[in-house]
Amino acid sequence: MPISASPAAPLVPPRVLTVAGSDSGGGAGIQADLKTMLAHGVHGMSVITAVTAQNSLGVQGAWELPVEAVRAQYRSVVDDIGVQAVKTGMLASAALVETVAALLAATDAPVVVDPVGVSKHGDPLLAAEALDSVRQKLLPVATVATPNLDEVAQLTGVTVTDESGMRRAAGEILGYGPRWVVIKGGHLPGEPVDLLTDGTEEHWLRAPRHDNRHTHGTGCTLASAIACGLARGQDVPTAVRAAKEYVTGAIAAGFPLGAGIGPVDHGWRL
Ligand SMILES: Nc1ncnc2c1ncn2[C@@H]1O[C@H](COP(=O)(O)OP(=O)(O)OP(=O)(O)O)[C@@H](O)[C@H]1O
Ligand SMILES: Cc1ncc(COP(=O)(O)O)c(N)n1
Repeated sequence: MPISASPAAPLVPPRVLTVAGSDSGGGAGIQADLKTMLAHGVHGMSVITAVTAQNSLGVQGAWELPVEAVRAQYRSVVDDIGVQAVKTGMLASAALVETVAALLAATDAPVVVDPVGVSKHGDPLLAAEALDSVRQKLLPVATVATPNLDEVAQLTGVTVTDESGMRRAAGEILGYGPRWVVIKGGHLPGEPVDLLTDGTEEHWLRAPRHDNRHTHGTGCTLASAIACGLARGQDVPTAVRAAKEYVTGAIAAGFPLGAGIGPVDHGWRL
């Protein structure tokens, strides 16, 4: 017999899944995603697609996992625990892009696709022959796609040098089927401006540029933070604005590690 009333049911945080590569240096990929999720008070989960040997100087090695290992991780998480949002990052190969896209086509959860192509140091993280699978299979299942300007060029052939180019690139990416796109203008000179649009609404997100070279993992961090907002039920513009504020603060607090580009500080608000 209980001697006191049963305690209130424990609060269960929203659950967010990242499908991405591991960065042994802890600055980008799965590690950045899970840290971002912790900082947003959600329960982070992972499907690892590839393992990289990586540090502040670059990527020294990369090994993709078999398709069955990726599918099995996804099923384990989704069939038991469930997800309120998914973020994808490094998918390495056409086979993995197509496997992940097929799994995500069957989910009701919002999906943030960061179409990772190369690392900050220029190391390839996606096979060139996978680009068509990203265009035809992955972008169509995205609630929000978040390409940087190099990824825009790879996917659309558009070279962006100014804000009108960002608008043109957004139209091209939306043509592949994501509901929203964030064109990240962090690589343009001047204030880092991102364009969020669904083809009807247009939101220009501006922030001060932090002259900090320790920016490893910015793209992963932005996309994961968007997924966290969506998992909490925010609409896309609200989630993207909040994510932009979070990544801006994380860049301002980025710190030196190793001899090269250090990570942003995911815990800057904690
Ligand atoms: N120096 C900076 N100061 C402030 N914000 C920045 C800076 N550099 C990039 N950003 C912002 O960080 C976010 C990520 O943009 P970025 O263009 O760096 O993505 P990315 O290239 O995909 O990142 P990564 O190189 O990690 O893959 C965007 O919101 C962008 O505007
Ligand atoms: C596993 C993995 N995923 C993504 C990135 C991109 O991040 P960055 O462009 O900051 O190197 C990375 N370097 N490694």
